Amino acid sequence: MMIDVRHVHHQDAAKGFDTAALRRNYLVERLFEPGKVLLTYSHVERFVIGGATPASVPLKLESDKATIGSPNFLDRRELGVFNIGGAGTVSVDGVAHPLGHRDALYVPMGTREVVFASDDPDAPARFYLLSTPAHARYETKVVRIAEAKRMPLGDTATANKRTIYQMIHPDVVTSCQLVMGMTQLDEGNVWNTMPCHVHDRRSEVYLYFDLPADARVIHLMGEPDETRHVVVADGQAVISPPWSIHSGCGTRAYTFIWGMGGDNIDYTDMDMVPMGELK
Ligand SMILES: O=C[C@H](O)[C@@H](O)CC(=O)C(=O)O
Ligand SMILES: [Zn+2]
Repeated sequence: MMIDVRHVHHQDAAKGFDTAALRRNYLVERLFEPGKVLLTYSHVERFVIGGATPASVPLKLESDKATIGSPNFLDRRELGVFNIGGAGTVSVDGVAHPLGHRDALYVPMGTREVVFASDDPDAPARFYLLSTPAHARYETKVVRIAEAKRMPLGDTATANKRTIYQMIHPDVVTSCQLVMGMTQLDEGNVWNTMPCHVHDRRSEVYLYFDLPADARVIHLMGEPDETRHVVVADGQAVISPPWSIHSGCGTRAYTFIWGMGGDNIDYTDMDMVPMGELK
């Protein structure tokens, strides 16, 4: 299996990146292709960012000698799985977990086999994967979107009315360092995470979806006083290094999955950026 590898840059180096270099280093363009598991290994937080789109044949999560090194992918890692497509099943060491649209699954360290399947190849499941290194084995747990911890946020006056669903979160699931959830914008609202923030102690990945083919999200990254933008289409992810803001404005409403790893699992531990400091 081929894994696309991304390296780490100092913010002063990233400052000089043109559009192509920003995209090559921070945008994960290919995640969901029928019949494939596509993985990107980032040296930021040692995230593995992936998509599994099983068609008629189930797909197995394979390890990789050069990056993961262990015989099984999850020997020293934990994994979050979010289904953003049709109904499907994730089998964890032979135990099948059916996941509907927007349901999530936490898969612990020490799992030997993960297999992805779609109920209907004509309406395939699209499993978004985010994995971080782990030190302990906790319980496998399904988190249905209906069971998520909901946080309404924002306002139509500022075009950022949205609902945050905390799913792989200390109040819902025990994990080592992975914290994940979903944010859905209300119709007519376009801004996420503005006012924006940084958290040097954690890195983050955003996966944007629920966007029609002709819609885009203008994702903002960079240090608060040195911002850059990356234009993102449906089913693409952006890596946010520890020094970067992560915010976005869509050409219409959308949904995204945020996922973090790092030094703490405190969702509320953010350093808010005063508007006057943004450049
Ligand atoms: O550190 C937390 C993350 O950046 C996101 O959860 C923010 C977010 O979903 C939002 O404001 O819409
Ligand atoms: Zn954040």
